[in-house]
Amino acid sequence: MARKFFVGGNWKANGTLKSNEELVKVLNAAEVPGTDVVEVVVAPAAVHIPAVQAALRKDFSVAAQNCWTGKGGAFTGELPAEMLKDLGLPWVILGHSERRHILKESDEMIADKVAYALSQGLGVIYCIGEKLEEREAGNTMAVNARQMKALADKISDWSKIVVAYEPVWAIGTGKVATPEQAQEVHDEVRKWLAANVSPKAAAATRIIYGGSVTAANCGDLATRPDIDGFLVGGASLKPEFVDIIKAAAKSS
Ligand SMILES: O=C(CO)COP(=O)(O)O
Repeated sequence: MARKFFVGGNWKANGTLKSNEELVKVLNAAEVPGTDVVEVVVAPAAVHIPAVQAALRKDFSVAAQNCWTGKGGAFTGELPAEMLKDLGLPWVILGHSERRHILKESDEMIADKVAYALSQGLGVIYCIGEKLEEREAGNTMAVNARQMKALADKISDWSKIVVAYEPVWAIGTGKVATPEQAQEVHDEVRKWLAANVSPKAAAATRIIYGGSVTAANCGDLATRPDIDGFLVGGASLKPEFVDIIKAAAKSS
């Protein structure tokens, strides 16, 4: 089954109104493959979402970087999915390693967030990934499977999920997974989906790679059969993000 290439730019807690305006100008002027070939999503900081939404070309979409576990109310500082829906956002990133490890979000809390976001009609970029010590201890797939299971325990419809495999040791470190390392985990995650959700979900779910993706290393990664796109941090703040979008043309 053909899976449309997906390229996300996670801007994290970066940017100003001015720098975002400059970046959006670059994106708007870029010649990239059409929406039949690649889906492009950028995730600015929450306060910048409306400005980016207004300025960004309409064939790219905007995502949030987080949302709350349930309905809004007395939850100071939180961002309920209804508000994202109200802005017309199609996507939210959940389970990012910075939220798992710095903000100490548990597997269960993240799964609750995903389930609620789906109930509000949002699509979810669900991030998983092992830490260096977990990889070195031979627990790579055990950790990724545990994070997949936490979600599978709470949702049944995977049609609006994109799984982002982001090994923690590769995020912001300049240490990208080799195409072989990434392909191996993507293949195992797909097999996990086939065995634990359904062969249909396994064939249709996009599994994208994140962690020190650049214009220089994305081409080879994109040729691997189970790598369906990228979630890009640092390089998504630079004009080279355009070259990463163009890697869609190399996807097999
Ligand atoms: O965390 C990431 C995307 O969500 C990856 O970040 P870097 O591309 O900066 O390593």
